[in-house]
Amino acid sequence: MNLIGVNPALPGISGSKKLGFFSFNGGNQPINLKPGGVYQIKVAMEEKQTLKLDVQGKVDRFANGHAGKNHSHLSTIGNSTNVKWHVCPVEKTDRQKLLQQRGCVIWITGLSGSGKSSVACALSQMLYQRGKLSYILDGDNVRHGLNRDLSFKAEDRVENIRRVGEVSKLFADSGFICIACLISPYKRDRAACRAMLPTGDFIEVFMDVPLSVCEGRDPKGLYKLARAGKINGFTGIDDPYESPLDAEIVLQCNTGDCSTPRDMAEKVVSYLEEKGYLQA
Ligand SMILES: Nc1ncnc2c1ncn2[C@@H]1O[C@H](COP(=O)(O)OS(=O)(=O)O)[C@@H](OP(=O)(O)O)[C@H]1O
Ligand SMILES: Nc1ncnc2c1ncn2[C@@H]1O[C@H](COP(=O)(O)OP(=O)(O)O)[C@@H](O)[C@H]1O
Repeated sequence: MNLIGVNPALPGISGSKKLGFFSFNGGNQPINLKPGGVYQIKVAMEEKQTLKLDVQGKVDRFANGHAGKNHSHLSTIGNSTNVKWHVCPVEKTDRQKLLQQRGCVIWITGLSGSGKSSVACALSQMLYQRGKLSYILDGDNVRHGLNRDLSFKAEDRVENIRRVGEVSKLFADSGFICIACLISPYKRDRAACRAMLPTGDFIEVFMDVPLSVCEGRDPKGLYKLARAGKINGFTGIDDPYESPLDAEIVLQCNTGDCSTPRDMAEKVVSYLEEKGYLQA
């Protein structure tokens, strides 16, 4: 049975309400849902979902649109036991339609001083001017709050990237264009963040700027301190940076004479446009 335009109170039935009548199409004939029934319903914003009622007429599960998530059973996820995914009928596609864009993650990686924050900022400005919502997760800034407990030793960098990857995933799911700019020096961690997102939605941008150029800029004086042995484990000096080989976008600057952050951001905007991220 196809119910078109099920009443807006639909979210209210998920969880507890017993079998009842659901008016649809703005007050047309009510439909009697039967215990044990499985119904194709159209919820807000034309999203189709499957509504299954248990034998008592309680909502057993909603399906569709949440591939890989188990809606009906308790699960163990990491150290969290007995957790259950809670589904809300307003989904990513609905938010994307509101925003007229597609949620994704622009992951900008590169050495300290390579221009990550500058490109992130220029990109965010350009998107804003086009009426597109983005949000920047800058490594430096996130370490002022969420990740203030983390240092720069290898295992903390891994956790830093994992957390930012997870937060980026939430932003993308919200429909935002999330711009994450972190050194993210290890390939494996970047690959893990990529794997958190649907294919295509993780767009890696490599700031391909040699150490000599970054060190020449040294806006915070950190390379100088690292060379003087006053900072240990500084990326590029005595800590590794693993360049990506498969980044979607490479922004190169081999000499001190680079194109501007704005020109670089323009390339990212073109990519987003070409791949359809700037429309719903
Ligand atoms: N040891 C060491 N190595 C590298 N960077 C250091 C270090 N100590 C402090 N900083 C400052 O921290 C900024 C990098 O933070 P991230 O969170 O992006 O780093 S990482 O992704 O966890 O490697 C980085 O900022 P950016 O210059 O914007 O990259 C540095 O200013
Ligand atoms: N394309 C560029 N050309 C020249 N200088 C740049 C460029 N991008 C950034 N810079 C300068 O390099 C320094 C580091 O830039 P920043 O964006 O903070 O890099 P990161 O976030 O990778 O550390 C800053 O002083 C910035 O003004």
